Amino acid sequence: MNDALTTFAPPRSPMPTDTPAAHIIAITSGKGGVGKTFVSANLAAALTRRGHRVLVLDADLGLANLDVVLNLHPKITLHDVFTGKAQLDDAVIPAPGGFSVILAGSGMIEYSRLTPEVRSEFLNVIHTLAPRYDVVILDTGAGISDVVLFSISMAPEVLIVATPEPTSLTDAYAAIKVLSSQQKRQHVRMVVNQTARAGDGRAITSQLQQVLDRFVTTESGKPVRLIHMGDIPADPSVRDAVMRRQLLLQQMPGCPAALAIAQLAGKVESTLLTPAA
Ligand SMILES: Nc1ncnc2c1ncn2[C@@H]1O[C@H](COP(=O)(O)OP(=O)(O)OP(=O)(O)O)[C@@H](O)[C@H]1O
Repeated sequence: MNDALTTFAPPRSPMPTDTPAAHIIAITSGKGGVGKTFVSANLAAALTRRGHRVLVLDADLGLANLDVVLNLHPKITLHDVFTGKAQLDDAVIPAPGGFSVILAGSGMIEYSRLTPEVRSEFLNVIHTLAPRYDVVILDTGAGISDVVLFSISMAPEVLIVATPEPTSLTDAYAAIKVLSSQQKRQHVRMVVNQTARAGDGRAITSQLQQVLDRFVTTESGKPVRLIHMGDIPADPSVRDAVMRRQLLLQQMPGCPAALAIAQLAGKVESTLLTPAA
């Protein structure tokens, strides 16, 4: 097994492996409800359109809702795999955007704490599936609980979703601080969702960077680096798509938020999926 997957600290990026590993990206947030699942599902669809093999795993183990957003009714979830009731391959199902998903259960108190069993089952799932895809997106829960931090730790790259609201930014700061101190992250990628004006997200990322520069240093003594990956405007079409349980990229491909997601996919492709010359 890949050593990087056996420890709590994240592997260095790119992930060291003896097989052609997927680029594993954890999509997370400090505060809940900021758009992680919306970004995960639509980014997966946009990367699929660009020709990548994509898997999205609902890593919000106790409060999953990727199935709701994608209008899927899974017979088998990660819970069934973890408890030995189903085979891993049977839990991987096609999603509307042409990518694959593994869904998790909802309302499961047992996943509010990280047990050694969950930890080892989770690692096993990622280690088995990662080599089969170009990209694996982990749609994590919000916050800094053990389970959330553990699911993030399996990904060489972390994409934090935040909105411009002060509460969201305060919680994003807290999450980045923990990722820097506990997982020794040197950089974290950021998407600002629900922006009001063009350029707001970049300005917000740079303000947050200034606060991090003052108060958070990495093990190497350098400040943790925030990499701005894009802005997604507040757009009423997002809510419409969620209410209809459809992917925004399929329902309204020309709306501002869908165009921003397509741009984000281009940036993910050029920065994370294209080997350096
Ligand atoms: N760009 C946007 N414009 C308008 N509304 C948005 C946008 N992004 C997200 N939303 C709204 O925010 C809601 C919450 O999004 P989502 O479920 O993806 O958040 P989440 O971070 O995954 O939540 P949780 O922390 O509960 O898992 C969506 O249902 C949608 O109505």
